Amino acid sequence: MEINGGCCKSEDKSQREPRVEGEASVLRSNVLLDHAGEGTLTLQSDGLYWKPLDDGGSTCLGLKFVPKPATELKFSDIYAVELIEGDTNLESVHSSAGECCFGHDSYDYEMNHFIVHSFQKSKSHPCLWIPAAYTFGHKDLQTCQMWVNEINDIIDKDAGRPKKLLVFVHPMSGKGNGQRTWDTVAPIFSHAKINTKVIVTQRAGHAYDEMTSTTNEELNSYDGAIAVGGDGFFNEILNGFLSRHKAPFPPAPSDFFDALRNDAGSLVVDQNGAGTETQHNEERHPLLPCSASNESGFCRLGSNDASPSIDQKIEYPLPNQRFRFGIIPAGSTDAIVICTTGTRDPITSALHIVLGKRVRLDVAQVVRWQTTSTSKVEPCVRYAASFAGYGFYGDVITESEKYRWMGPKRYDYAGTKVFLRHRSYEAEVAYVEIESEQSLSGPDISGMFSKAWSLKWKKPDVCRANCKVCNKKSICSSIPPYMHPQGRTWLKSKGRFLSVGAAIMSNRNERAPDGLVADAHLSDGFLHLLLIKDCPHVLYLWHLTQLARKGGNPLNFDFVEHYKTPAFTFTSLGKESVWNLDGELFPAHKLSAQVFRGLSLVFTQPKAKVLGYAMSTPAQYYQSLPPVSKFYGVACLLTTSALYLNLYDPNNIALFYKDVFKSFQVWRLITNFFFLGPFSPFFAIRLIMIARYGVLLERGPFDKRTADFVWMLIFGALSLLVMSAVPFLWTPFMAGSLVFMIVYVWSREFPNAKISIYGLVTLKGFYLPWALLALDLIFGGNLMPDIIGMVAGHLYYFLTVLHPLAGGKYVFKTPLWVHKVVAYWGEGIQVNSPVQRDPSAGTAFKGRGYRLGSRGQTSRPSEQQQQQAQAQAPTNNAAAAAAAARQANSGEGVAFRGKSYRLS
Ligand SMILES: Nc1ncnc2c1ncn2[C@@H]1O[C@H](COP(=O)(O)OP(=O)(O)OP(=O)(O)O)[C@@H](O)[C@H]1O
Repeated sequence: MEINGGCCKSEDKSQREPRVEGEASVLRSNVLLDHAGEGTLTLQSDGLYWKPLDDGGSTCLGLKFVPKPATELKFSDIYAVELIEGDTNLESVHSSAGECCFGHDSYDYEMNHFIVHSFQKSKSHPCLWIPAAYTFGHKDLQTCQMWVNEINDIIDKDAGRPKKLLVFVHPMSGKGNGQRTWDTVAPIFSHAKINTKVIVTQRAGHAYDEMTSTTNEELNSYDGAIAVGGDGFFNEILNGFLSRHKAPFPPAPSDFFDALRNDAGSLVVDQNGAGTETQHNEERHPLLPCSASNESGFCRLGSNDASPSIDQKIEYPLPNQRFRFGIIPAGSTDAIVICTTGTRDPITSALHIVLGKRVRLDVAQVVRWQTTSTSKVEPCVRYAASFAGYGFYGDVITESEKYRWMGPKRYDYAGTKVFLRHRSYEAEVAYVEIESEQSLSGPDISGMFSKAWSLKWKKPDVCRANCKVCNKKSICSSIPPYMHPQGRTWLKSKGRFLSVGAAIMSNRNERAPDGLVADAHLSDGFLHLLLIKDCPHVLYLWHLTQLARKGGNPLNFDFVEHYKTPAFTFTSLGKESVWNLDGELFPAHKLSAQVFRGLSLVFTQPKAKVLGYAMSTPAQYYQSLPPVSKFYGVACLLTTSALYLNLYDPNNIALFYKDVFKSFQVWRLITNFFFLGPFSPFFAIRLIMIARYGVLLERGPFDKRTADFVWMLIFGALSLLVMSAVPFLWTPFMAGSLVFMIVYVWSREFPNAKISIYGLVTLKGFYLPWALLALDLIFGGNLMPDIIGMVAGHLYYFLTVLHPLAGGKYVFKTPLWVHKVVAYWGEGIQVNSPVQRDPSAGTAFKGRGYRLGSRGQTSRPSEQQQQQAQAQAPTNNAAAAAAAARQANSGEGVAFRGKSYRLS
């Protein structure tokens, strides 16, 4: 079908190809894509495909714009599409690239637009999803309307996407950001046309009460509940929902041990007494098949009325099986969000939710049988989604509650206090031993700690998207978890414990980058039981520092026992601590727990496999390097190699102003920037800095902005030359200063990146130049080159980012001649896209970040949010505003991030 209209220079063709049976018909139009130019947009069964019209590339003012290959937008990644009639106030719809290549004449008539809302994965952090809006222009309104209808029809048919959600907002969560976080992400929900009922909690327990008092009928009308808050808040909502879950309890510890006394065929093996005997005890009764066990009385253990006979097929239905949970992180730890999405970003979580991504999570049912040693039996059930811990973990939460005003820092303070107290607790723990799993770690080490953990250490099998372990079909969905089919027997451990913990997932968080148990899966049906026996203070500190380190091995100490189990029981035998369930306090003297595999369905997709940049061979690594850093690094290496071969005298390339001005040896102004000194540790460190921080900058904020990166280096070199004219600041070679400038700019662009200094201390990226400065001081290096490098870096960052963000003019544009040189050079790609929401995101088929809550929404963001975003980004810069809003809500306290450019 020909659709009339035409928007660009080329002949416009909008047509629909005949429908193939079972497939969506193919629709094709020539449209103008914002920031990219004219191309053909094709709608196919799985997504939109866009191909630039001019495959040979175009030339403008001598700049060659490299054509992008056809790129695609999958429907599963599109969450909204909207129609914009007329050319009204569209921010930069006609990008500089578009203007440059097509000229204003191309669209001297009113354009209509449709905006496709999707996301891009950040290049440097693929788990971070960035909203991207792709604005397509076409002269004909009907054509735009047709595209909108077609896309809407397809995404509406996706049954996995929520239509109606119950949203709980904890306004005081974390740093008190709950409401602000919701205001930031609410526009994503309105764009996706999701009907939300928002309840802002007034007190602790409010969300639980709301969930329990909501009728099943009303609950069925929702597709899920969203918690805008921390792990504790999510736990409250989950418990409200699961209060309807009628499942048999695991055995109570007393039932269990009473039965043991009555039954000589010991079901329980005392690890402390008969550790080796455990391996060969033929008397031990398997938990399943369990006719013998039934006779022994074991399967009756813990049989509250609901407890089933093993022969019966049992289901524990939830009122609404498809009801899902989502978390928009606004808490202090947000471990569940980090474990599921791989990042702690409210916008990423909101995108997961609106796109209906989903995964099942294990949930632990924790039953308290006695609150204190004297209290009566009172089965009280709670559920935990991430962690249940006693001793150190409970004491830290108890202590931290006193300092809630401190915000997330309270955990560090309380943790230090509790650590210094070093309390241990007498207790008895029994757990189901799993046939195929030997004790995962434990007392196999002679001496106080592992003598060769590197030998024993194997790469953890981390849970990721489409995890094979979690996707394995459950073989025990119809029996209580404590009767796990692979369960052989119950083992017992008794003694003084600093802590007893059960990790349901890895619990990765900012304090423990690999989590408590790196290879705990989201939905494998197991708890990771961690028993930390009493040990000297210093070893416990060692264990904790291993927890806090990426790649650490906190489990490989002989006082740490780690077991994978579907159930355990716990009895306190003396002075008591308190349990911590997902950060919520739960006092219990006697307790048992079992894990229900995949009991809750959450809106998320576990983190994708992150591909590092490590290449398999040096040649591949070299080829993968971005052009400018590669050139600079290689040039420095060659200069030093030539010196090593005595090919020149370094005095001939040093910066001596007298020779420059009197003898016109102008090359010295350039060559001094390529000499990092003779081969030495200093040289190696500076070269590594180029390979690391230069490359990260070029691949991240300067991705597809090769000319801007070159200009940054030229600017740095010029300002260093000016500074070194002052005799006090002069050094003969300023390559070291230039490298320091690169490090400084990196530290400003990645202020929250975690940096490990020689594996000893972990720092935020922001402090890296200062730490390197301190190291140079300690090693007796000359500090002046470092300091002037930092000054040059700050000057650049101030002029290009801070000043424009503060409302100042962006005068520091990369000159055209630099663009020309880069284009002539033919290396890299220069896109004249003035604004990037996240510069590290891809460019081909580039969408733009946008101000959340802008035109076309059904609900607008709060005034406060707008003012905030505007206050932080007063330029007409939507990307910077979105970045500012993200910053404001990430709880990471960074004033400025990303780049700001004036449009036009
Ligand atoms: N309006 C409210 N005022 C006070 N407390 C509340 C309110 N709403 C919820 N709560 C309670 O606050 C507790 C902690 O909430 P949340 O988990 O969101 O914050 P956090 O402890 O800072 O984060 P995290 O659990 O990630 O460390 C929850 O148990 C919840 O019951």
